[in-house]
Amino acid sequence: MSDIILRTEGLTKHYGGVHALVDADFELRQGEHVAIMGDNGAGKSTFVRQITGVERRTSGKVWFDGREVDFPGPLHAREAGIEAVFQNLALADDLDVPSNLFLGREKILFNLGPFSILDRKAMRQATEAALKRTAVKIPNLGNTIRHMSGGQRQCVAIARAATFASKLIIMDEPTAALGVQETAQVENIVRTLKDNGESLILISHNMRQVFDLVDRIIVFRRGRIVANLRKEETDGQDVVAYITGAKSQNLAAAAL
Ligand SMILES: Nc1ncnc2c1ncn2[C@@H]1O[C@H](COP(=O)(O)OP(=O)(O)OP(=O)(O)O)[C@@H](O)[C@H]1O
Repeated sequence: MSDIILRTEGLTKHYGGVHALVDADFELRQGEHVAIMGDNGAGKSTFVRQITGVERRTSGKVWFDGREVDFPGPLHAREAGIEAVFQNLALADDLDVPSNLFLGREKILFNLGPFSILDRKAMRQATEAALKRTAVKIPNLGNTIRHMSGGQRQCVAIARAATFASKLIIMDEPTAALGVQETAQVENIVRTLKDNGESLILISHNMRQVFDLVDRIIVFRRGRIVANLRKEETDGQDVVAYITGAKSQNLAAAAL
């Protein structure tokens, strides 16, 4: 059986005349952590949007968990086991942590006609278990998201992704807006995900973070994958050379 969880072949996205993503061949192994790097506008987020069903691709093929997929929307990708943590977090400000973790997937105690009574105790217990598993520390689960710091919000979003994504987590610059301590907390969660065998794609501009956390680095430039580098075979200077275009690989596929 193949241990490739995600594969793209010739993945391409045009916005009118803008060729945002061109012919991306990519593979991710089960349990592997891969970083996607590249300058602003290089096509990183576009790539992720085609995989997560946020947009429909122009051409190319995607396989996920052993079958060819073309998700019509983000919900379909989530149902298949892909969870994405984007910068603009989809959290509900006025709800507490368990309610956010189970947003759209609430545990129901019983239904009264059009009304449902939520099983708050079960949701709280499941939340505590999820946070423990992902090493997320949140002092008061009853606090509404509105009263939390940026770092705590990010942790809730990641814990939610890790709770429900059985197969692949994608993070798009998860620490871009965070302070030093909060960044360290998010990075610890990512390490725990690795220990738990979760597959991860991390978009990041932070070289230190990337070298700390991932196994492999993919570099995008002007919509194309220009490098596929195993961490131990490269360094920051080398990666920057690919990002700026000073260097390029002759890639048949950004494979393993
Ligand atoms: N909806 C859209 N309509 C038109 N052009 C778009 C659209 N979304 C992205 N683009 C263009 O596609 C290219 C790739 O953008 P993308 O957001 O994927 O880059 P990125 O590598 O994620 O950059 P950043 O690091 O700044 O987030 C850019 O030239 C961008 O302007």
